Amino acid sequence: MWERVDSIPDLLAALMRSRQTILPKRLAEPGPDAAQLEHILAAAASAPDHGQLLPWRFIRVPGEVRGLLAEQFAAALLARDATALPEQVEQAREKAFRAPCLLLVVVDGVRGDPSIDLGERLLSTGCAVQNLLLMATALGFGSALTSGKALKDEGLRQLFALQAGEHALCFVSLGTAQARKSERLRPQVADYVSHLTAGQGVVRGV
Ligand SMILES: Cc1cc2nc3c(=O)[nH]c(=O)nc-3n(C[C@H](O)[C@H](O)[C@H](O)COP(=O)(O)O)c2cc1C
Repeated sequence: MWERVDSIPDLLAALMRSRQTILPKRLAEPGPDAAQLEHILAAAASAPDHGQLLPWRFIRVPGEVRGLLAEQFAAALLARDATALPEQVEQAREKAFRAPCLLLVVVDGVRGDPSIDLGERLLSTGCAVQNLLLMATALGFGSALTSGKALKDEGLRQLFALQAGEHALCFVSLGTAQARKSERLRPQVADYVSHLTAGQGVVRGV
């Protein structure tokens, strides 16, 4: 999985490139043990955080309570679509049982300094999640982020005891990758960087 590298920048670049989404259905045991999970979660704390609001948190969903989440996924689907077929409801339920380690990512849009808006809080959350994913990758685990309409469901909010102003953003799944796709084509720097000029406005490229 690892290419040979001789410098810290190269090592970091290799680590970042080797992180790829492994769908939760392809994440099997073993997941991270307690010490590894602590290491992974601690990586989140290095995220930039304007005003040190700690606007994000993670809620772990241990294996023994996945059934509660499964029922909530099923209920959320039926609340959205009362005509959902039994197999669709079962599929919604089944999603709760994928991947050995499952975390819900929550952002708080209101706590602390109101001048630090939701966008800034979401950026901090994204940084925390990426740190976590990279540490999981460094430890040899596959990972995935998943979202979906159920995250906005009132029953799910209640299950996780979310406060007013908190948003459930996505789930993080961690486990041992059963299969990997080839590395996807990443965008080139010129695709996403431009620069300001004196006479021609903003021009593409570094
Ligand atoms: C907030 C967030 C939510 C995501 N939710 C899903 C999802 O529900 N299902 C899915 O297949 N991928 C989901 N993804 C993963 C992206 O599809 C994935 O990162 C993208 O395809 C790029 O692939 P890579 O992660 O291998 O680079 C999500 C990514 C983010 C950032």
